[in-house]
Order: sequence, then structure tokens, then C-alpha cells
Amino acid sequence: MSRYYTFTAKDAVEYARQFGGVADPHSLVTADEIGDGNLNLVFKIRDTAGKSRVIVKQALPYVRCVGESWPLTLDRARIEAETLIIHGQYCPQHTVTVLHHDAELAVMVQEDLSDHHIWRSELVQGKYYPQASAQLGEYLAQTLFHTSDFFQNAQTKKAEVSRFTNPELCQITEDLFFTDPYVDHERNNFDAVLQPEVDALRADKPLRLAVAALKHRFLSKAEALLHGDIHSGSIFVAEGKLKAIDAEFGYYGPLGFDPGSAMGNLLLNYCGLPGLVGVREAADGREQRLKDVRELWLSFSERFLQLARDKSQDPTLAEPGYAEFFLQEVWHDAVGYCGAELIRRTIGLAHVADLDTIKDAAMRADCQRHALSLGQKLILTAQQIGDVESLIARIRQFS
Ligand SMILES: Nc1ncnc2c1ncn2[C@@H]1O[C@H](COP(=O)(O)OP(=O)(O)O)[C@@H](O)[C@H]1O
Ligand SMILES: CSC[C@H]1O[C@H](OP(=O)(O)O)[C@H](O)[C@@H]1O
Repeated sequence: MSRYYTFTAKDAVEYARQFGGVADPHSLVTADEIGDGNLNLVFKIRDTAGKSRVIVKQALPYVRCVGESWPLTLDRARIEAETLIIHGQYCPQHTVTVLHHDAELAVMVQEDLSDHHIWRSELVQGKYYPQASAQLGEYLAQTLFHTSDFFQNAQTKKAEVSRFTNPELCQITEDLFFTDPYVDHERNNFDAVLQPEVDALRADKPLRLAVAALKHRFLSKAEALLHGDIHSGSIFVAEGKLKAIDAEFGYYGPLGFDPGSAMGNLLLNYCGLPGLVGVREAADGREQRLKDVRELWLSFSERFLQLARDKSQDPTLAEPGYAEFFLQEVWHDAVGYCGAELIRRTIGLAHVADLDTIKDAAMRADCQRHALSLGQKLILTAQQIGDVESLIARIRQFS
């Protein structure tokens, strides 16, 4: 018999008193359920002064944003906690701290990041965090290098691939990223005014082939323990600080998927800015987003290469020049996944505030068209774009 039950606010307070690691547990008195994601319950546990002290996150046995008609494994809570714990070993400064977790209750107690802000909300409001993209690159390099075959023992890694098999959450990505947008599916979500562009995407044979190759690699390339859903809504920022949260899509997948998803979300903001802040005012923000994309990739790739030089354990993969060769493949994958994120966040089930909160309908549709055509071109030309400078040149050219 499972011990699982869905927490009320009172249960969450009681749990935080037991496992929140606070010196004065009885000062914890109230909980607000503040979850705004698609999947889970998130409680902020407050003390007698009303100050938020600790976070209790619990998985529901279904997809929250859809309801009980879409059941979903509770094992995602274990995967999330264990992924964050491993990522925290390699990059503690940029990973939310897991204080406690219980797989059967599908619950995790986390450090409270209420003094940070969700990066997407800041980007939507035009607030710039100059160090965030380099810090995100550092997080991706540390976590992906140390869980890859460059660093892990081959036997250990195979066991880890099995521990992090995450079939139900992977299937969500397989469907929402690579299948639904390219077919007529009830989960898709877009305004009828975009139908001509959507029809054109679906009729584009070379695009469909390139998306098939991206999905195939997502299905079969167990290169590193990915975060699996690293978008600007799963990143907290504060001045000079950045922390990743929400790793329930973690699994061993193609290493380019994480940097690609992250770049895709920066470019969703790039596409949305004229609608969010005005056409003329968008120029500076757009330059910052391109700078963010450059810094993200350069900090990721430079740190990854340094780690490969200093810490590679496998004697064959340590061959001089191999890490550079491998990273070139990762780059091409990342550009493709970046394009797929632009498309699925515009016409698929799960949207982003960078486009959806644009008030003027005609402007919103223009920004969405831009995201679709940029996504399409990036997927189609991913193998020809050699480096981040060429990517930025293409993005300017496609504007
Ligand atoms: N450690 C934390 N500290 C403060 N707020 C948090 C924390 N984790 C999550 N939140 C809040 O809860 C929201 C939903 O959390 P998230 O992990 O993204 O849930 P989901 O898995 O449902 O997407 C976040 O957008 C954020 O506002
Ligand atoms: C049915 S889950 C849809 C979507 O939600 C996840 O994002 P979030 O972090 O906002 O909960 C993930 O990106 C999934 O593709």
C-alpha cells in the first residue's frame, strides 16, 4: 500500500516542520500553494512573521494544467530530487538545494529562493541580469560534463542511465516538442490567424526530416544527465546569482538538448520583445538577448573544454582534439533543439509569457510568426551554422 496522499496546506506545514531543517520548527505556521507551473503543487511555508522560509513541492498523480484526465507518474518527483542532488554535487552555486525528499510521498523540501525572481518574468519586464547567461553556461557545463562518458566510469554510467530512465516525462517531450506541432493534434494551441504558417510548416518536407532526426537523437543518445526542461521559467535569478529548479524531466539524453532549450527561450524573448516593450524600445533588449545567447554558449563550451582537458577519465575520449570534435556535434544539435523549442512554445500545448502576454493581437501574431519562421530556419540550417557568431548573424538576417 502506498503512503501517498495529496498534501493540504496544513500537511505541508507539518512536513516542513519535520524536514525543513529550520532551527525553530514551530515557528513555521502557514503555507500558501503558489505553483504556477504545468505539473505540481508548490507550497511556500511561512513563519509567524509571515516570512517564507522553506519550499515543499509535491507531484500530483496527474498533469496539473490539464487535470485528472491526464494521469502522470509520481516517480517524476524522485527523478527531480535525484537529478537536482547530482547537479548540486557538481554545481552547487547554480542548483537549488534539496533539503529532503520522499519518493513514495512524491515530495521534496527545497531551499526557499523567494529572494530571487523567475528569469522569464524579469525578461518579460525588460529587466537585464548581465551575469545570468554566463552562469547558466557554467551550470550546463559542470552538470553535463560530470555526468557524461568523459568523466563517469562506463559501468557506473550505465547504471545511472537506468536509474534515470524517465519514460513518461520523456514521452511528453517527445510528443510536445517533436510530434504535435507538425500534425493536427487536439493538444496544440494557436490562434486561427496562424493557420497558414502552421500549414506551411507541416508541408515542409526537409523540415519534417530534420525534426525526425532531432527526435531520433532525443530518443536514443544517452550522453549526459540532462536537466531536461531548462527554460527561463525554471531558472531563478538575483543580482549576480542564478539557480536552476524543476528538473523532473531529467534523463540521460543528447547533451545539446539543454543548451538548445536554454537558447530557444532567450530567442522566444527576442521574438516577443517588440510586442512586450514596443518596436523602437525593443532594439536594446534584443541586442542583450543576442549577447546572452553568445555568452551562454561561450561560457558553456569553454568550461566544458577546460573540464575535458583537466578531468577526462576515459583514456580514449581524452585524445587531444576529441572534445572539440564532440562539442561541434553538440553545437549543431543545440541549434536544432533551439529551433524546435521556438516552434513548440508558439503553437504546441505549453506556451510562454514572452509571447502570450503581448496584449495587441496583431502584434502578438507578428511576434509568433517571427518565432515560427526563426525556429523553422534554425532547424533547417542547423548543420550549416558553424559557430555562435554565425548563429547570431543568421538570427539578424532572419529578423
Ligand atoms: N525553491 C523555490 N523557492 C521559491 N519559489 C519556488 C521554488 N521552487 C518553485 N517555486 C515557485 O513555484 C513555481 C512553480 O515551480 P516549478 O518547480 O516550476 O513547478 P512545476 O514543476 O509545476 O513546473 C515557480 O515558478 C516559482 O514561482
Ligand atoms: C504537460 S507538461 C507541458 C510542459 O510543461 C513543462 O514546463 P513547466 O516547467 O512550465 O512545467 C514542460 O516544458 C512540458 O513540456
